[in-house]
Amino acid sequence: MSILKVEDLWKNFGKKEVLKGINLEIESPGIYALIGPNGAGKTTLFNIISNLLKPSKGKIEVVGKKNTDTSIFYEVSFLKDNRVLYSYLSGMDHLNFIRRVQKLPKERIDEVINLMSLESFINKPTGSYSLGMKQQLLIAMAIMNKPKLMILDEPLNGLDPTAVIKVRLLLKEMAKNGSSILISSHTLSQIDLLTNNIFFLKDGVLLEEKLDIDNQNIYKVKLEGDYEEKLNRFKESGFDSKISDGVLTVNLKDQKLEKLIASLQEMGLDYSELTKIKLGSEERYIRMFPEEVEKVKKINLKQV
Ligand SMILES: Nc1ncnc2c1ncn2[C@@H]1O[C@H](COP(=O)(O)OP(=O)(O)OP(=O)(O)O)[C@@H](O)[C@H]1O
Repeated sequence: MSILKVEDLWKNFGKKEVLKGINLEIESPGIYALIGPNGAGKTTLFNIISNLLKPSKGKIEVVGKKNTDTSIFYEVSFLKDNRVLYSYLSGMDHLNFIRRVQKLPKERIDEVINLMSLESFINKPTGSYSLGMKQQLLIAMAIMNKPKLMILDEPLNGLDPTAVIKVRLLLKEMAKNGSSILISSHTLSQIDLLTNNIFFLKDGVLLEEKLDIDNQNIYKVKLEGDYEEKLNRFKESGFDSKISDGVLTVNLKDQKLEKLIASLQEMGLDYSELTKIKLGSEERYIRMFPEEVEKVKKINLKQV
Protein backbone atom coordinates (compact mmCIF):
# COMPACT_ATOMS: atom_id res chain seq x y z
CA MET A 1 0.00 0.00 0.00
CA SER A 2 1.33 3.42 -0.93
CA ILE A 3 1.42 6.15 1.68
CA LEU A 4 0.63 8.71 -0.99
CA LYS A 5 -0.32 8.18 -4.61
CA VAL A 6 -1.14 11.06 -6.93
CA GLU A 7 -2.22 10.08 -10.44
CA ASP A 8 -2.59 12.36 -13.45
CA LEU A 9 -3.50 15.39 -11.37
CA TRP A 10 -4.57 18.58 -13.10
CA LYS A 11 -5.67 21.92 -11.67
CA ASN A 12 -6.62 25.14 -13.32
CA PHE A 13 -7.78 28.43 -11.85
CA GLY A 14 -9.94 29.85 -14.63
CA LYS A 15 -7.81 29.78 -17.75
CA LYS A 16 -4.56 29.36 -15.83
CA GLU A 17 -3.30 25.78 -15.67
CA VAL A 18 -1.36 25.41 -12.45
CA LEU A 19 -0.87 21.63 -12.19
CA LYS A 20 -0.41 19.68 -15.40
CA GLY A 21 -0.63 15.93 -15.01
CA ILE A 22 1.23 15.27 -11.76
CA ASN A 23 2.15 11.66 -10.92
CA LEU A 24 3.82 11.20 -7.56
CA GLU A 25 4.13 8.24 -5.23
CA ILE A 26 5.53 7.70 -1.73
CA GLU A 27 5.86 4.01 -1.03
CA SER A 28 7.99 3.82 2.09
CA PRO A 29 8.25 5.94 5.26
CA GLY A 30 10.80 8.74 5.19
CA ILE A 31 11.29 12.42 4.52
CA TYR A 32 10.52 13.72 1.03
CA ALA A 33 11.06 17.28 -0.19
CA LEU A 34 9.07 19.17 -2.79
CA ILE A 35 11.21 21.87 -4.33
CA GLY A 36 10.45 24.38 -7.03
CA PRO A 37 10.59 28.07 -7.85
CA ASN A 38 7.96 30.53 -6.57
CA GLY A 39 4.62 29.86 -8.19
CA ALA A 40 5.52 26.32 -9.33
CA GLY A 41 2.36 24.92 -7.71
CA LYS A 42 3.64 23.39 -4.46
CA THR A 43 0.99 24.87 -2.16
CA THR A 44 -1.75 24.10 -4.68
CA LEU A 45 -0.59 20.46 -4.79
CA PHE A 46 -0.53 20.25 -0.97
CA ASN A 47 -3.99 21.83 -0.72
CA ILE A 48 -5.38 19.30 -3.18
CA ILE A 49 -3.75 16.30 -1.47
CA SER A 50 -5.24 17.54 1.82
CA ASN A 51 -8.66 17.88 0.16
CA LEU A 52 -8.85 21.61 0.89
CA LEU A 53 -9.04 22.22 -2.83
CA LYS A 54 -10.68 20.14 -5.56
CA PRO A 55 -8.56 19.07 -8.54
CA SER A 56 -9.79 19.68 -12.08
CA LYS A 57 -8.90 16.06 -12.79
CA GLY A 58 -6.94 13.26 -11.17
CA LYS A 59 -6.88 10.65 -8.44
CA ILE A 60 -5.30 10.83 -5.00
CA GLU A 61 -4.87 8.09 -2.44
CA VAL A 62 -3.56 8.68 1.04
CA VAL A 63 -2.68 5.69 3.21
CA GLY A 64 -4.58 3.48 0.81
CA LYS A 65 -7.82 5.49 0.88
CA LYS A 66 -9.27 8.19 -1.36
CA ASN A 67 -8.20 11.60 -0.08
CA THR A 68 -11.87 12.58 0.19
CA ASP A 69 -12.43 9.80 2.76
CA THR A 70 -12.85 11.70 6.03
CA SER A 71 -11.34 8.86 8.10
CA ILE A 72 -7.85 9.76 6.82
CA PHE A 73 -8.14 12.85 9.00
CA TYR A 74 -6.87 10.73 11.92
CA GLU A 75 -3.78 9.54 10.03
CA VAL A 76 -2.68 12.68 8.23
CA SER A 77 -1.75 16.21 9.16
CA PHE A 78 -1.09 19.33 7.14
CA LEU A 79 0.83 22.42 8.22
CA LYS A 80 -0.24 25.47 6.27
CA ASP A 81 0.80 29.02 7.01
CA ASN A 82 0.01 30.80 10.27
CA ARG A 83 -3.15 32.48 8.95
CA VAL A 84 -4.97 29.37 10.27
CA LEU A 85 -4.32 30.51 13.87
CA TYR A 86 -6.97 32.41 15.85
CA SER A 87 -5.20 35.46 17.27
CA TYR A 88 -7.43 35.75 20.37
CA LEU A 89 -7.02 32.08 21.35
CA SER A 90 -3.94 30.67 23.08
CA GLY A 91 -1.65 27.97 21.74
CA MET A 92 -3.12 25.70 24.43
CA ASP A 93 -6.65 26.34 23.06
CA HIS A 94 -5.44 25.24 19.62
CA LEU A 95 -3.81 22.06 20.97
CA ASN A 96 -6.90 21.29 23.05
CA PHE A 97 -9.14 21.67 20.02
CA ILE A 98 -7.00 19.21 18.06
CA ARG A 99 -6.88 16.81 21.00
CA ARG A 100 -10.68 16.76 21.18
CA VAL A 101 -11.43 16.37 17.47
CA GLN A 102 -8.66 13.80 17.07
CA LYS A 103 -9.86 11.96 20.24
CA LEU A 104 -6.38 11.95 21.79
CA PRO A 105 -5.50 11.42 25.48
CA LYS A 106 -4.86 14.53 27.61
CA GLU A 107 -1.21 13.52 28.10
CA ARG A 108 -0.50 14.06 24.42
CA ILE A 109 -0.70 17.82 24.94
CA ASP A 110 2.02 17.74 27.61
CA GLU A 111 4.17 15.49 25.44
CA VAL A 112 3.92 17.85 22.46
CA ILE A 113 4.52 21.00 24.56
CA ASN A 114 7.59 19.29 25.95
CA LEU A 115 8.80 18.05 22.55
CA MET A 116 8.53 21.53 21.02
CA SER A 117 9.52 23.41 24.24
CA LEU A 118 6.44 25.67 24.12
CA GLU A 119 6.07 26.11 27.91
CA SER A 120 6.93 29.82 28.05
CA PHE A 121 4.23 31.02 25.63
CA ILE A 122 1.66 28.26 25.16
CA ASN A 123 -0.92 29.97 27.43
CA LYS A 124 -0.69 33.36 25.70
CA PRO A 125 -2.92 34.40 22.78
CA THR A 126 -1.31 33.57 19.44
CA GLY A 127 -1.79 37.18 18.32
CA SER A 128 1.09 38.04 20.67
CA TYR A 129 3.45 35.39 19.19
CA SER A 130 6.50 36.11 17.05
CA LEU A 131 6.66 34.47 13.60
CA GLY A 132 8.90 31.71 14.97
CA MET A 133 6.61 31.02 17.94
CA LYS A 134 3.61 30.69 15.60
CA GLN A 135 5.59 28.32 13.43
CA GLN A 136 6.56 26.18 16.43
CA LEU A 137 2.92 26.01 17.50
CA LEU A 138 1.89 24.96 13.98
CA ILE A 139 4.46 22.15 14.04
CA ALA A 140 3.19 21.07 17.47
CA MET A 141 -0.35 21.01 16.06
CA ALA A 142 0.80 18.91 13.11
CA ILE A 143 2.47 16.24 15.23
CA MET A 144 -0.36 15.90 17.79
CA ASN A 145 -1.97 12.89 16.07
CA LYS A 146 1.33 11.06 15.29
CA PRO A 147 0.40 11.12 11.58
CA LYS A 148 1.35 8.45 9.07
CA LEU A 149 1.64 11.24 6.50
CA MET A 150 2.56 14.77 7.49
CA ILE A 151 2.56 17.52 4.88
CA LEU A 152 4.56 20.59 5.81
CA ASP A 153 4.38 23.70 3.65
CA GLU A 154 7.51 25.73 4.43
CA PRO A 155 7.64 24.74 8.12
CA LEU A 156 11.06 26.27 8.78
CA ASN A 157 9.96 29.86 8.10
CA GLY A 158 11.07 32.17 10.87
CA LEU A 159 12.50 29.46 13.13
CA ASP A 160 15.67 30.35 15.03
CA PRO A 161 18.67 28.00 14.68
CA THR A 162 17.86 26.10 17.89
CA ALA A 163 14.29 25.50 16.74
CA VAL A 164 15.52 24.37 13.31
CA ILE A 165 17.81 21.78 14.92
CA LYS A 166 14.98 20.65 17.22
CA VAL A 167 12.50 20.28 14.36
CA ARG A 168 15.06 18.40 12.26
CA LEU A 169 15.70 15.88 15.05
CA LEU A 170 11.98 15.49 15.58
CA LEU A 171 11.19 14.91 11.89
CA LYS A 172 13.99 12.36 11.57
CA GLU A 173 12.76 10.49 14.64
CA MET A 174 9.20 10.46 13.27
CA ALA A 175 10.45 9.08 9.95
CA LYS A 176 12.42 6.40 11.83
CA ASN A 177 9.21 5.48 13.65
CA GLY A 178 7.36 4.96 10.37
CA SER A 179 5.89 8.35 9.44
CA SER A 180 6.23 9.91 6.01
CA ILE A 181 6.89 13.60 5.78
CA LEU A 182 6.41 15.63 2.63
CA ILE A 183 8.01 19.03 3.09
CA SER A 184 8.39 22.09 0.91
CA SER A 185 11.14 24.55 1.61
CA HIS A 186 13.28 27.05 -0.25
CA THR A 187 16.11 26.59 2.28
CA LEU A 188 18.05 23.96 0.38
CA SER A 189 20.84 23.72 2.97
CA GLN A 190 18.20 22.52 5.46
CA ILE A 191 16.73 20.07 2.96
CA ASP A 192 20.22 18.57 2.55
CA LEU A 193 20.31 17.85 6.26
CA LEU A 194 16.90 16.19 6.13
CA THR A 195 16.78 14.10 2.98
CA ASN A 196 18.09 13.11 -0.45
CA ASN A 197 14.58 12.34 -1.68
CA ILE A 198 13.51 15.33 -3.70
CA PHE A 199 10.61 15.94 -6.07
CA PHE A 200 11.26 18.91 -8.36
CA LEU A 201 8.21 20.88 -9.51
CA LYS A 202 8.32 23.42 -12.32
CA ASP A 203 5.33 25.24 -13.80
CA GLY A 204 2.97 22.53 -12.57
CA VAL A 205 5.01 19.63 -13.92
CA LEU A 206 7.09 17.20 -11.86
CA LEU A 207 10.51 17.01 -13.49
CA GLU A 208 12.26 13.72 -13.94
CA GLU A 209 15.74 13.80 -12.47
CA LYS A 210 17.95 11.78 -14.76
CA LEU A 211 20.77 11.42 -12.23
CA ASP A 212 21.01 8.33 -10.05
CA ILE A 213 21.60 10.32 -6.87
CA ASP A 214 22.69 7.39 -4.72
CA ASN A 215 25.35 6.36 -7.23
CA GLN A 216 27.15 9.57 -7.88
CA ASN A 217 30.91 9.67 -8.02
CA ILE A 218 31.66 13.36 -7.84
CA TYR A 219 34.90 15.06 -6.87
CA LYS A 220 35.74 18.68 -6.25
CA VAL A 221 39.26 19.79 -7.19
CA LYS A 222 40.48 23.16 -5.90
CA LEU A 223 42.81 24.39 -8.62
CA GLU A 224 45.85 26.57 -7.93
CA GLY A 225 47.96 28.87 -10.08
CA ASP A 226 47.30 29.62 -13.71
CA TYR A 227 44.91 26.94 -14.91
CA GLU A 228 42.80 28.48 -17.71
CA GLU A 229 44.70 27.13 -20.70
CA LYS A 230 45.54 23.77 -19.19
CA LEU A 231 41.88 23.36 -18.30
CA ASN A 232 40.83 23.64 -21.93
CA ARG A 233 42.97 20.58 -22.69
CA PHE A 234 41.62 18.79 -19.64
CA LYS A 235 38.05 19.38 -20.83
CA GLU A 236 38.89 17.64 -24.09
CA SER A 237 40.02 14.53 -22.17
CA GLY A 238 36.46 13.22 -21.83
CA PHE A 239 35.60 13.92 -18.18
CA ASP A 240 32.15 15.28 -17.27
CA SER A 241 33.38 18.45 -15.55
CA LYS A 242 32.58 22.07 -14.85
CA ILE A 243 34.56 24.91 -13.33
CA SER A 244 33.32 27.63 -11.01
CA ASP A 245 35.45 30.04 -8.97
CA GLY A 246 38.59 27.93 -9.37
CA VAL A 247 36.87 24.75 -8.23
CA LEU A 248 36.61 21.98 -10.76
CA THR A 249 33.69 19.58 -10.24
CA VAL A 250 34.17 16.22 -11.95
CA ASN A 251 31.56 13.50 -12.17
CA LEU A 252 33.63 10.35 -12.56
CA LYS A 253 30.66 8.00 -13.02
CA ASP A 254 32.37 4.62 -13.77
CA GLN A 255 35.83 6.09 -14.24
CA LYS A 256 38.56 5.46 -11.66
CA LEU A 257 39.87 8.22 -9.37
CA GLU A 258 43.42 7.23 -10.40
CA LYS A 259 42.57 8.20 -13.98
CA LEU A 260 41.48 11.68 -12.85
CA ILE A 261 44.63 12.18 -10.77
CA ALA A 262 46.81 11.00 -13.67
CA SER A 263 45.04 13.38 -16.08
CA LEU A 264 45.41 16.36 -13.75
CA GLN A 265 49.13 15.61 -13.48
CA GLU A 266 49.53 15.08 -17.19
CA MET A 267 47.94 18.46 -17.97
CA GLY A 268 50.11 20.14 -15.34
CA LEU A 269 47.08 21.26 -13.29
CA ASP A 270 48.10 22.09 -9.71
CA TYR A 271 45.54 21.64 -6.96
CA SER A 272 45.42 22.06 -3.20
CA GLU A 273 42.38 19.91 -2.42
CA LEU A 274 40.63 16.95 -3.96
CA THR A 275 37.51 15.76 -2.14
CA LYS A 276 34.62 13.44 -2.86
CA ILE A 277 31.31 15.26 -2.42
CA LYS A 278 27.66 14.42 -2.09
CA LEU A 279 25.57 16.18 -4.71
CA GLY A 280 23.69 18.77 -2.64
CA SER A 281 20.14 19.90 -3.35
CA GLU A 282 21.36 23.32 -4.52
CA GLU A 283 23.52 21.67 -7.19
CA ARG A 284 20.64 19.39 -8.10
CA TYR A 285 18.34 22.46 -8.29
CA ILE A 286 20.79 24.25 -10.60
CA ARG A 287 20.87 21.17 -12.87
CA MET A 288 17.08 20.93 -12.87
CA PHE A 289 16.35 24.66 -13.31
CA PRO A 290 19.31 26.02 -15.32
CA GLU A 291 17.17 28.78 -16.88
CA GLU A 292 16.32 30.17 -13.40
CA VAL A 293 20.03 30.54 -12.65
CA GLU A 294 20.67 32.06 -16.09
CA LYS A 295 18.06 34.73 -15.33
CA VAL A 296 20.00 35.69 -12.19
CA LYS A 297 23.27 35.91 -14.10
CA LYS A 298 21.70 38.36 -16.55
CA ILE A 299 20.73 40.83 -13.83
CA ASN A 300 22.65 44.08 -14.24
CA LEU A 301 24.20 44.43 -10.80
CA LYS A 302 25.58 47.87 -11.70
CA GLN A 303 22.06 49.17 -11.11
CA VAL A 304 22.34 48.32 -7.39
N1 LIG B 1 -6.86 30.66 -5.72
C1 LIG B 1 -6.10 30.95 -6.79
N2 LIG B 1 -6.61 31.61 -7.83
C2 LIG B 1 -5.87 31.90 -8.93
N3 LIG B 1 -4.58 31.54 -9.06
C3 LIG B 1 -3.99 30.89 -8.04
C4 LIG B 1 -4.72 30.56 -6.85
N4 LIG B 1 -3.88 29.89 -6.01
C5 LIG B 1 -2.69 29.83 -6.64
N5 LIG B 1 -2.76 30.41 -7.87
C6 LIG B 1 -1.65 30.50 -8.84
O1 LIG B 1 -1.14 29.20 -9.02
C7 LIG B 1 0.26 29.23 -9.20
C8 LIG B 1 0.91 28.30 -8.17
O2 LIG B 1 0.76 28.86 -6.89
P1 LIG B 1 1.26 28.08 -5.59
O3 LIG B 1 0.94 28.93 -4.40
O4 LIG B 1 0.74 26.69 -5.60
O5 LIG B 1 2.85 28.06 -5.85
P2 LIG B 1 4.05 27.66 -4.88
O6 LIG B 1 4.93 26.72 -5.64
O7 LIG B 1 3.54 27.19 -3.57
O8 LIG B 1 4.79 29.06 -4.73
P3 LIG B 1 5.71 29.68 -3.55
O9 LIG B 1 7.03 28.97 -3.60
O10 LIG B 1 5.84 31.11 -3.98
O11 LIG B 1 4.98 29.50 -2.26
C9 LIG B 1 0.68 30.70 -9.09
O12 LIG B 1 0.79 31.23 -10.38
C10 LIG B 1 -0.49 31.34 -8.37
O13 LIG B 1 -0.64 32.69 -8.76
